[in-house]
Amino acid sequence: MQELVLATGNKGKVVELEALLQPFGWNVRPQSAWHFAEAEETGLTFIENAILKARHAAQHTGLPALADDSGLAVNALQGAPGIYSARYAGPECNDQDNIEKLLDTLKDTAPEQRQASFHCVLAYLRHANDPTPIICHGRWDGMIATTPQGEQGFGYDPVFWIPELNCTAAQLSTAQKQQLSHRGQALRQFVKQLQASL
Ligand SMILES: O=c1nc[nH]c2c1ncn2[C@H]1C[C@H](O)[C@@H](COP(=O)(O)OP(=O)(O)OP(=O)(O)O)O1
Ligand SMILES: [Mg+2]
Repeated sequence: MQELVLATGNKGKVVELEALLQPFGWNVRPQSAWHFAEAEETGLTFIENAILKARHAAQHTGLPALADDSGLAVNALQGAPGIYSARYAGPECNDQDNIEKLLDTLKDTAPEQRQASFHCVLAYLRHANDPTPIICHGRWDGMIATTPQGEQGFGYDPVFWIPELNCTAAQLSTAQKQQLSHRGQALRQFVKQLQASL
Protein backbone atom coordinates (compact mmCIF):
# COMPACT_ATOMS: atom_id res chain seq x y z
CA MET A 1 0.00 0.00 0.00
CA GLN A 2 1.30 3.45 -0.94
CA GLU A 3 2.21 5.51 2.13
CA LEU A 4 1.86 9.28 2.21
CA VAL A 5 2.36 11.93 4.90
CA LEU A 6 -0.12 14.80 5.07
CA ALA A 7 2.09 17.83 5.71
CA THR A 8 -0.35 19.88 7.75
CA GLY A 9 -1.01 20.69 11.39
CA ASN A 10 -4.63 21.66 10.65
CA LYS A 11 -7.13 19.00 11.79
CA GLY A 12 -9.89 20.35 9.55
CA LYS A 13 -7.70 19.85 6.49
CA VAL A 14 -6.70 16.35 7.65
CA VAL A 15 -10.38 15.31 7.83
CA GLU A 16 -11.09 16.63 4.33
CA LEU A 17 -7.89 15.33 2.72
CA GLU A 18 -8.22 11.85 4.27
CA ALA A 19 -11.85 11.55 3.18
CA LEU A 20 -10.90 11.92 -0.47
CA LEU A 21 -7.63 9.99 -0.47
CA GLN A 22 -8.54 6.88 1.50
CA PRO A 23 -10.88 5.40 -1.13
CA PHE A 24 -7.86 5.27 -3.44
CA GLY A 25 -6.11 2.85 -1.12
CA TRP A 26 -3.34 5.07 0.24
CA ASN A 27 -2.13 4.73 3.79
CA VAL A 28 -2.46 8.41 4.68
CA ARG A 29 -0.56 9.50 7.82
CA PRO A 30 -0.92 12.99 9.34
CA GLN A 31 2.39 14.64 10.24
CA SER A 32 1.24 14.87 13.89
CA ALA A 33 2.25 11.16 14.10
CA TRP A 34 5.82 12.50 14.15
CA HIS A 35 7.00 15.25 16.46
CA PHE A 36 8.91 17.76 14.37
CA ALA A 37 8.35 21.52 14.38
CA GLU A 38 6.14 22.96 11.62
CA ALA A 39 7.74 24.45 8.52
CA GLU A 40 8.13 28.21 8.37
CA GLU A 41 5.79 29.61 5.72
CA THR A 42 8.19 32.16 4.26
CA GLY A 43 6.93 32.04 0.66
CA LEU A 44 4.97 34.83 -1.02
CA THR A 45 2.55 32.56 -2.88
CA PHE A 46 0.39 29.56 -2.00
CA ILE A 47 2.56 27.51 -4.36
CA GLU A 48 5.81 28.38 -2.60
CA ASN A 49 4.39 27.70 0.85
CA ALA A 50 2.84 24.38 -0.20
CA ILE A 51 6.19 23.22 -1.58
CA LEU A 52 8.06 24.36 1.57
CA LYS A 53 5.64 22.43 3.81
CA ALA A 54 5.72 19.26 1.69
CA ARG A 55 9.53 19.31 1.44
CA HIS A 56 9.86 19.81 5.21
CA ALA A 57 7.60 16.81 5.94
CA ALA A 58 9.35 14.61 3.36
CA GLN A 59 12.72 15.50 4.92
CA HIS A 60 11.55 14.59 8.42
CA THR A 61 9.67 11.39 7.56
CA GLY A 62 11.39 9.96 4.50
CA LEU A 63 7.92 9.51 2.97
CA PRO A 64 6.19 11.10 -0.01
CA ALA A 65 4.43 14.23 1.28
CA LEU A 66 1.29 16.13 0.34
CA ALA A 67 0.91 19.71 1.63
CA ASP A 68 -2.00 22.13 1.36
CA ASP A 69 -1.50 25.88 1.43
CA SER A 70 -4.81 27.65 1.27
CA GLY A 71 -6.63 30.83 2.14
CA LEU A 72 -9.32 33.35 1.45
CA ALA A 73 -9.01 36.18 -1.08
CA VAL A 74 -11.51 39.03 -0.64
CA ASN A 75 -12.07 41.20 -3.72
CA ALA A 76 -12.77 44.39 -1.77
CA LEU A 77 -9.45 43.88 0.08
CA GLN A 78 -7.38 43.36 -3.10
CA GLY A 79 -7.02 39.65 -2.34
CA ALA A 80 -6.23 39.90 1.38
CA PRO A 81 -5.87 38.01 3.65
CA GLY A 82 -4.58 35.59 0.96
CA ILE A 83 -1.48 33.65 2.05
CA TYR A 84 -1.75 35.38 5.44
CA SER A 85 -5.25 33.99 6.13
CA ALA A 86 -4.14 31.83 9.08
CA ARG A 87 -2.25 34.75 10.69
CA TYR A 88 -4.69 37.53 9.74
CA ALA A 89 -5.51 38.60 13.33
CA GLY A 90 -1.94 38.01 14.59
CA PRO A 91 0.65 35.27 15.08
CA GLU A 92 -1.21 33.42 17.88
CA CYS A 93 -4.75 33.96 16.66
CA ASN A 94 -7.51 31.37 16.21
CA ASP A 95 -10.28 30.98 13.61
CA GLN A 96 -12.71 33.10 15.60
CA ASP A 97 -10.23 36.00 15.91
CA ASN A 98 -9.70 35.91 12.15
CA ILE A 99 -13.45 35.91 11.44
CA GLU A 100 -13.98 38.85 13.81
CA LYS A 101 -11.21 40.84 12.18
CA LEU A 102 -12.59 40.11 8.70
CA LEU A 103 -16.17 41.11 9.60
CA ASP A 104 -14.92 44.26 11.27
CA THR A 105 -12.75 45.19 8.27
CA LEU A 106 -15.75 44.70 5.95
CA LYS A 107 -18.34 46.36 8.18
CA ASP A 108 -18.87 49.25 5.72
CA THR A 109 -18.76 47.02 2.62
CA ALA A 110 -22.19 46.55 1.04
CA PRO A 111 -23.55 42.99 0.63
CA GLU A 112 -23.13 43.03 -3.16
CA GLN A 113 -19.47 44.11 -2.81
CA ARG A 114 -18.45 41.16 -0.63
CA GLN A 115 -17.19 38.68 -3.28
CA ALA A 116 -14.42 36.35 -2.17
CA SER A 117 -12.71 33.14 -3.22
CA PHE A 118 -11.09 30.29 -1.36
CA HIS A 119 -7.89 28.92 -2.89
CA CYS A 120 -6.13 25.64 -2.22
CA VAL A 121 -2.75 24.68 -3.63
CA LEU A 122 -1.67 21.09 -3.09
CA ALA A 123 1.98 20.15 -3.52
CA TYR A 124 3.07 16.53 -3.67
CA LEU A 125 6.76 15.60 -3.43
CA ARG A 126 7.73 11.95 -3.94
CA HIS A 127 10.80 12.67 -1.80
CA ALA A 128 12.49 15.77 -0.36
CA ASN A 129 14.57 16.40 -3.51
CA ASP A 130 11.81 15.67 -6.04
CA PRO A 131 12.47 18.14 -8.92
CA THR A 132 9.00 17.63 -10.47
CA PRO A 133 6.39 18.00 -7.73
CA ILE A 134 2.71 17.67 -8.60
CA ILE A 135 1.02 21.05 -8.02
CA CYS A 136 -2.76 21.53 -8.18
CA HIS A 137 -4.84 24.65 -7.58
CA GLY A 138 -8.56 24.69 -6.73
CA ARG A 139 -10.76 27.76 -6.39
CA TRP A 140 -14.22 28.27 -4.84
CA ASP A 141 -16.17 31.52 -5.32
CA GLY A 142 -18.60 32.93 -2.78
CA MET A 143 -19.42 35.98 -0.66
CA ILE A 144 -18.53 37.09 2.86
CA ALA A 145 -21.61 36.93 5.11
CA THR A 146 -22.28 39.66 7.68
CA THR A 147 -22.64 37.22 10.61
CA PRO A 148 -21.21 33.72 11.16
CA GLN A 149 -23.54 30.76 10.62
CA GLY A 150 -23.05 27.00 10.96
CA GLU A 151 -20.90 24.62 12.98
CA GLN A 152 -19.26 22.35 10.39
CA GLY A 153 -15.89 22.73 8.72
CA PHE A 154 -13.16 25.06 10.01
CA GLY A 155 -11.46 28.40 9.44
CA TYR A 156 -13.56 30.98 7.62
CA ASP A 157 -16.34 28.50 6.73
CA PRO A 158 -18.99 30.17 8.98
CA VAL A 159 -18.69 33.43 7.00
CA PHE A 160 -18.23 31.96 3.49
CA TRP A 161 -21.66 32.40 1.94
CA ILE A 162 -22.61 30.28 -1.08
CA PRO A 163 -25.31 32.21 -2.96
CA GLU A 164 -26.48 29.18 -5.02
CA LEU A 165 -27.20 27.19 -1.86
CA ASN A 166 -28.29 30.04 0.40
CA CYS A 167 -26.05 28.88 3.24
CA THR A 168 -22.48 29.10 4.47
CA ALA A 169 -19.74 26.52 4.00
CA ALA A 170 -20.11 25.69 7.72
CA GLN A 171 -23.69 24.52 7.04
CA LEU A 172 -22.54 21.83 4.58
CA SER A 173 -21.54 18.26 5.44
CA THR A 174 -17.94 17.25 4.70
CA ALA A 175 -19.19 15.38 1.62
CA GLN A 176 -21.19 18.35 0.30
CA LYS A 177 -18.30 20.75 0.91
CA GLN A 178 -15.91 18.39 -0.85
CA GLN A 179 -17.98 18.47 -4.06
CA LEU A 180 -17.73 22.25 -4.34
CA SER A 181 -14.70 23.36 -2.41
CA HIS A 182 -11.30 24.60 -3.51
CA ARG A 183 -9.77 21.62 -1.65
CA GLY A 184 -12.10 19.06 -3.27
CA GLN A 185 -11.29 20.43 -6.72
CA ALA A 186 -7.54 20.44 -6.10
CA LEU A 187 -7.69 16.91 -4.68
CA ARG A 188 -9.58 15.51 -7.65
CA GLN A 189 -6.97 17.03 -9.98
CA PHE A 190 -4.20 15.62 -7.82
CA VAL A 191 -5.57 12.08 -7.84
CA LYS A 192 -5.84 12.18 -11.64
CA GLN A 193 -2.31 13.50 -12.09
CA LEU A 194 -0.80 11.06 -9.63
CA GLN A 195 -2.50 8.11 -11.27
CA ALA A 196 -1.30 9.31 -14.68
CA SER A 197 2.29 9.57 -13.37
CA LEU A 198 2.46 6.12 -11.72
O1 LIG B 1 -11.86 25.07 3.48
C1 LIG B 1 -11.62 26.06 4.20
N1 LIG B 1 -12.60 26.59 4.98
C2 LIG B 1 -12.36 27.62 5.79
N2 LIG B 1 -11.18 28.22 5.94
C3 LIG B 1 -10.17 27.72 5.18
C4 LIG B 1 -10.35 26.65 4.30
N3 LIG B 1 -9.18 26.39 3.68
C5 LIG B 1 -8.31 27.27 4.17
N4 LIG B 1 -8.90 28.07 5.08
C6 LIG B 1 -8.27 29.10 5.91
C7 LIG B 1 -7.88 28.52 7.24
C8 LIG B 1 -6.59 29.23 7.56
O2 LIG B 1 -6.89 30.51 8.14
C9 LIG B 1 -5.99 29.47 6.18
C10 LIG B 1 -5.06 28.35 5.77
O3 LIG B 1 -3.75 28.63 6.22
P1 LIG B 1 -2.61 27.53 6.00
O4 LIG B 1 -1.32 28.09 6.41
O5 LIG B 1 -2.74 26.96 4.62
O6 LIG B 1 -3.06 26.36 6.97
P2 LIG B 1 -2.83 26.15 8.53
O7 LIG B 1 -1.80 27.10 9.05
O8 LIG B 1 -4.14 26.15 9.21
O9 LIG B 1 -2.26 24.67 8.59
P3 LIG B 1 -0.92 24.10 7.84
O10 LIG B 1 -0.15 25.28 7.36
O11 LIG B 1 -0.20 23.32 8.87
O12 LIG B 1 -1.42 23.23 6.73
O13 LIG B 1 -7.08 29.52 5.28
MG1 LIG C 1 -0.06 27.36 8.00
